[in-house]
Amino acid sequence: MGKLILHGMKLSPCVRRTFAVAAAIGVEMEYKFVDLFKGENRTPEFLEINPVHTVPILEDDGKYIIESHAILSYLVNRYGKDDSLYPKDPFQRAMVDQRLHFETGIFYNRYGNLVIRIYMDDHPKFPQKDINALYESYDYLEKFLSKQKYLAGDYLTIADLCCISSITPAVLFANISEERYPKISDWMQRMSTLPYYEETIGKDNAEYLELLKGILTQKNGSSNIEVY
Ligand SMILES: N[C@@H](CCC(=O)N[C@@H](CS)C(=O)NCC(=O)O)C(=O)O
Repeated sequence: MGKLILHGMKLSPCVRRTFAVAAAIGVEMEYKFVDLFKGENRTPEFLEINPVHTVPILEDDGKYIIESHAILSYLVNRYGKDDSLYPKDPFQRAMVDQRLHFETGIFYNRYGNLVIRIYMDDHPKFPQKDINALYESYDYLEKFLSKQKYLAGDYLTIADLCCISSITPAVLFANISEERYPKISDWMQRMSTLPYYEETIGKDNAEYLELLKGILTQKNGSSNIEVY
């Protein structure tokens, strides 16, 4: 096995999920820090590897894989001791793939529409309709979990490790209460007991939330989410 290098910033939810999956399959990845705030993802060298200028990028023996969802499935396909996190059975795999596409196409989009305002706007305020859209995506997740323990069935898969990384910061905009979302709450609680959770997801998510609140305080004088 060659050296695996993960290029990224652990403050990014998409980066955190790659470390969670690597830990789940017991694979070491070297962390090569890319400072997005300094534009290190826009250098000619970086753009040569990833024209879309996003992190994470996985480097494996001189080959590069961009897009976290592709990285998660690659890690399990290439280095997993078994296929439990990304089943080879076509139906089970389709279940996992659906959740991964849900995360990238629906959930992360809705969360991203909100979080981008913190970075880009002089006085970030958040449209009620965008907050509602995030709640609606929680409704979908609650439904996914209504008859099974994990997002793609009764076993943990990369879909869970993917989604937990973006749901944990999304709570800044839309709270997940036990009353309204009992299944998501229970799932999040179980995810937080994974032995590698704190190191790969929890710790950096807490730091990320503090960073976002700090920017809000700097720009708005308060870390409250102002809705219009
Ligand atoms: N769908 C992509 C999204 C990656 C993404 O948006 N990464 C953000 C950080 S969370 C980024 O690199 N943003 C910098 C940019 O777009 O210039 C993935 O899952 O890898």
